[in-house]
Amino acid sequence: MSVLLKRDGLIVSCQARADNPLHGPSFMGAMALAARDGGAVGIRANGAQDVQACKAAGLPVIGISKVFTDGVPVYITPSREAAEELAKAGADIVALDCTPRERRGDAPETLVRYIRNDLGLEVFADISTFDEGLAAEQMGATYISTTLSGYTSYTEPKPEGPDLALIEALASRLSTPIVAEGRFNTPQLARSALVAGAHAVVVGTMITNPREITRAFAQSLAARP
Ligand SMILES: CC(=O)N[C@H](C=O)[C@@H](O)[C@H](O)[C@H](O)COP(=O)(O)O
Repeated sequence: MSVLLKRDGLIVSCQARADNPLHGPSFMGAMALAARDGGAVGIRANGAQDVQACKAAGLPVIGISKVFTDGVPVYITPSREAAEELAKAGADIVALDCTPRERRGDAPETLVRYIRNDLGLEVFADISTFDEGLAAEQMGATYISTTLSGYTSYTEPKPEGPDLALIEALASRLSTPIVAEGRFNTPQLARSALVAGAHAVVVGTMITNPREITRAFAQSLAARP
């Protein structure tokens, strides 16, 4: 089956929250251009404005819509309305939380069907465990991504490194392309995701968040005995 995200490709997540000095579509659009020039094959972006800005790079864009609600754990594209806005902004692929956790919005199977059949877009399922990946395949997701490993109550505490064991388990037993995402903080780790069977790798913080990259350097210097 042919899919938009190229095999062995790097996808760069261009996201900056409201408290980040780089927040906003002009900065995220520029990040997408830089990622394209560096060799990325896709972009992940949050919210309609950033999705629209990132489209200028001419790469497939995975759109997400983070909707935070007090006391509700699910925040990545929780409803049909959120998915529809991303489609209108030009997203080629819509990512959503595919965990069975409590949500305000639509059930993941409803959303997967809606994105594929009504919006006519590819579906990127963010999951945290093997069973969630299996369920996402049965729902008809186009890609299954390890985005939420370490970020659900039952996979916490978040380990230092990425979840290569989950990628290997999913890739060896499912037929849906598996995307590696979450804490791929070096080129070597990204490559090890492909060796574990990933179709492609998403990198965010270590490419597009200078504040966190600076923090890592500053903390390392401050730790000198
Ligand atoms: C858990 C969650 O909400 N992850 C988010 C999903 O869109 C982003 O904040 C991450 O930056 C992205 O997954 C890439 O991961 P990393 O920044 O570790 O390369």
